[in-house]
Amino acid sequence: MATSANTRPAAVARDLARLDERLSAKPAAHLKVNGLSIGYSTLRGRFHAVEDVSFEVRAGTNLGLVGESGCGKSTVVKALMGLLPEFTALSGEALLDGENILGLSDAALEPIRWNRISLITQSAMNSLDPVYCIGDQICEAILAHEKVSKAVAWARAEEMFALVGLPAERLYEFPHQFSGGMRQRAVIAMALALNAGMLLADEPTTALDPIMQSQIMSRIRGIHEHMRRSMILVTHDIAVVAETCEAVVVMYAGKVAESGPTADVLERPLHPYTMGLQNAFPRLPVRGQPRQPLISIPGTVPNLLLPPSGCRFASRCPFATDLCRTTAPQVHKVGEQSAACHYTDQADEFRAAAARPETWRNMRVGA
Ligand SMILES: Nc1ncnc2c1ncn2[C@@H]1O[C@H](COP(=O)(O)OP(=O)(O)OP(=O)(O)O)[C@@H](O)[C@H]1O
Repeated sequence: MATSANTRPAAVARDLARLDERLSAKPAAHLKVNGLSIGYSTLRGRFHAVEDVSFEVRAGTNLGLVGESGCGKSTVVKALMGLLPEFTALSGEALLDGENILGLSDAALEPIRWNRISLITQSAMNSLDPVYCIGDQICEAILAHEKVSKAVAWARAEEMFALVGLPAERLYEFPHQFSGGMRQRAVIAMALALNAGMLLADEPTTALDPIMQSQIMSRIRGIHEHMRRSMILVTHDIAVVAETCEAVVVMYAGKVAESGPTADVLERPLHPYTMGLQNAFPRLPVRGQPRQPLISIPGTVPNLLLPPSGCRFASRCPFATDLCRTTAPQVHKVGEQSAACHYTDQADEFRAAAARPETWRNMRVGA
């Protein structure tokens, strides 16, 4: 039967307290990604799913990675965890507390995964093994990194279950016995078990219904505030980033379109893609102001096997010129914000125009 704080043998309680103390003394991690490029090999040739991506996650802060499906967000996360398929071309560096973790072998990553950097995946079912009970899976991760008894690891797993709102008895169950929301909470418990300094949350709520989504997100936020870890949160949802992240990186077709402090990027976007993304998300109505219509960005992300020679967003951008169609933009810095657009100096006018549905409706995609 499950033990509880009251029924735990004294030796287990003592060793658990020592483990907890050791783990909570771990500092939050700092991550600096420089010039990350990732090329998948496919039957139709190699293509760059991620190109020259750079960003920094300051210790104890959250960074949101946003963009449409297929923009390369999960590929970045997989590269950081060393989970890319064989024969994937990789360049650049990812400095975790100053140490480059990009392209390390599984053996070299063993002391790092779960312990210094851990992952909450999109689909909990993929990260849980169907043939082991969930408690054993969490214990295995703990025992791989900490010299403690199985009883202490199990007690730590119970603590993590309590943190995500699951009863300790359910540690004995198998993944198929859990609902989708419970499985996702179990994966969060596992990702937190070693108090890794860097947490990667790859669309942690995508597979859940809207009520469960908001419950899980507020739980992640609560736990995160309590533990003060660093986090990269991958999501399509700008509203979640606004509530959760100090900084944001907007990706489009494998490249960084815009980045900077979340408040600045969302209040004064510099890149037309960010302006379009904002329009596509429902905002809470403000009393006395007209309800904002939802406007989708026409067209689709370009085929990266044959990327356009100019700006990758040009074919969907209502403000694109010949320069955009022929020449890839440099990154321009405005205060703490950066955007890869030729016309950051016209961002004020673009923002006003981008808020009008007809701007997007009347454009000819690919023109
Ligand atoms: N193993 C793979 N082999 C070949 N191409 C891949 C592989 N994994 C992803 N891709 C492709 O790489 C591109 C980026 O995919 P990725 O999953 O990183 O995007 P994403 O922004 O995370 O999308 P989503 O939000 O849907 O998860 C896509 O075109 C995708 O089809």
